[in-house]
Amino acid sequence: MQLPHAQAAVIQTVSADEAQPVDALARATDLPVETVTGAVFELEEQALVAVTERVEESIELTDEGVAYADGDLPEVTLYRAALDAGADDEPVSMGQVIGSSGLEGAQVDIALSNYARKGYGVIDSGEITADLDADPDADSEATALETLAAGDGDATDATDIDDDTIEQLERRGLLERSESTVREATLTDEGVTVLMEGIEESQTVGQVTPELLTSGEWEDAEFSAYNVEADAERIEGGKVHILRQTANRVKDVLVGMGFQEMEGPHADADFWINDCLFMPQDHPARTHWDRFALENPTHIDDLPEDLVERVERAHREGVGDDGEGYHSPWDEDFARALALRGHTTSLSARYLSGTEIGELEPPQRYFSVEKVYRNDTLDPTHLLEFFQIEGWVMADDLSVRDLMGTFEEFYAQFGITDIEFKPHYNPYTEPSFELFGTHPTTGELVEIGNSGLFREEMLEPLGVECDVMAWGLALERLLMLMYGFEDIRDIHGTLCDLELLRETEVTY
Ligand SMILES: N[C@@H](Cc1ccccc1)C(=O)O
Repeated sequence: MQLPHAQAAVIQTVSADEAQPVDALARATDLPVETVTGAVFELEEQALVAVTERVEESIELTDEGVAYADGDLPEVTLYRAALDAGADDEPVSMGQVIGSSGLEGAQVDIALSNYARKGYGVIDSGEITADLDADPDADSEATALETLAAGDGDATDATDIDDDTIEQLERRGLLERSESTVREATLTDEGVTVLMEGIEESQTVGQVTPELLTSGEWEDAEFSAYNVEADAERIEGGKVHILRQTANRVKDVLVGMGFQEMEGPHADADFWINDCLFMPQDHPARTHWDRFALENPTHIDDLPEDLVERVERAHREGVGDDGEGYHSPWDEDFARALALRGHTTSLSARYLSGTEIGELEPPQRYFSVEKVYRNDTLDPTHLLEFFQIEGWVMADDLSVRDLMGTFEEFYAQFGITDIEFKPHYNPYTEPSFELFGTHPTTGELVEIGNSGLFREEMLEPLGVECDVMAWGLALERLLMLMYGFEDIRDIHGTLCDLELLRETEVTY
């Protein structure tokens, strides 16, 4: 019988008595696994081999896991140092024990967060105790690491280890579990017969090569059929980050709703970030605690003089016959100070003032999807920088219904149809609303934005005579609702979850 090269090699290697996995056949025939998989399937189709499949779980230690298997877990190192320092007798200063333990950097945090959990002792008010009854030699995580390090990465290595320990080690990033499909082939009776009758290699070609093309041999060559089910090497190619993908999608949606895009500086004068928004200069959000000030240069040079005057007057005296100002100091130098913008409402102020693209006549719709910077404390829902979806609509008569309707239309494009509104306060909008959405897995309400109708005190100095409704929505929070992750750091920064980023399905 004539068979192409790979099939001929496989049929001559495969055994009738013992099922052999594809990768063993690949080694024995010196062919790539993908090629052997393809050949095995083709032989199966001709009933010359039988193929069975099973899912195999494998457990592999990470580099950190290997390091602890060779040495000690950080909490064990800490426990030994605490014993040496006499912490079994009375509490000893943490600084002293950490110093003598030799633990450094992230290891210290790891040791501390596992120490009490595993009953090695107590850490309280900067002091540490060691429990004499604790036994590092019986530490189930340490023993599991040793067992796994000694094995060959097969899940059967883990049969004696309890599930909780495996899960804990996985959570600590010390091991990785994965599943793969193992295919095994056996020669059938028919295969044996064919083999006995003799195999000849036919000249089918699996892949077009430059040589085949230049020599013209491709014209007469017989090509083997594609097998789309063959196992292939997994390629983790680069792709657009889901945050960027969603930002682009948001832009498309807003353009589709008739909006135009605003552009402007990331570092801007407080004048545009705050003063134009009728934010009093003594507002708590304007202290150095909340803003990232620029050191060089510290101040902006040019501001439109007449606008500065009108904004100052609104702050001091208010707007309209019965308007009230803040009766607090207003200083132009303070307004000229440069900082990273804490919101992109600075862009809205620039555009509404007429200084960017000239005076605007209603109706107008503008947006931006840009970074903003805040000196917040990092936690699962807060980052120091995030993307804000800024937007505003200028028209002669606007109401809260228009605002809510716009959000409902916008979020519906992302499959979010249950947004809720809560009355809120901003110095520059009246009325104001916060927006909430429901997290798809935890069911918790997540704040997703802030909005309102700009006040007279903001619009009059800017020279706007009609209504303007506006908002700032958090792009990262929209992503949380769309993809269901719970910690914003899963998609950003050094702790990000690469698996999530690789595997998140793109829905558009
Ligand atoms: N600047 C607000 C968002 C907002 C913009 C415009 C109007 C109302 C609210 C924020 O950052 O939270």
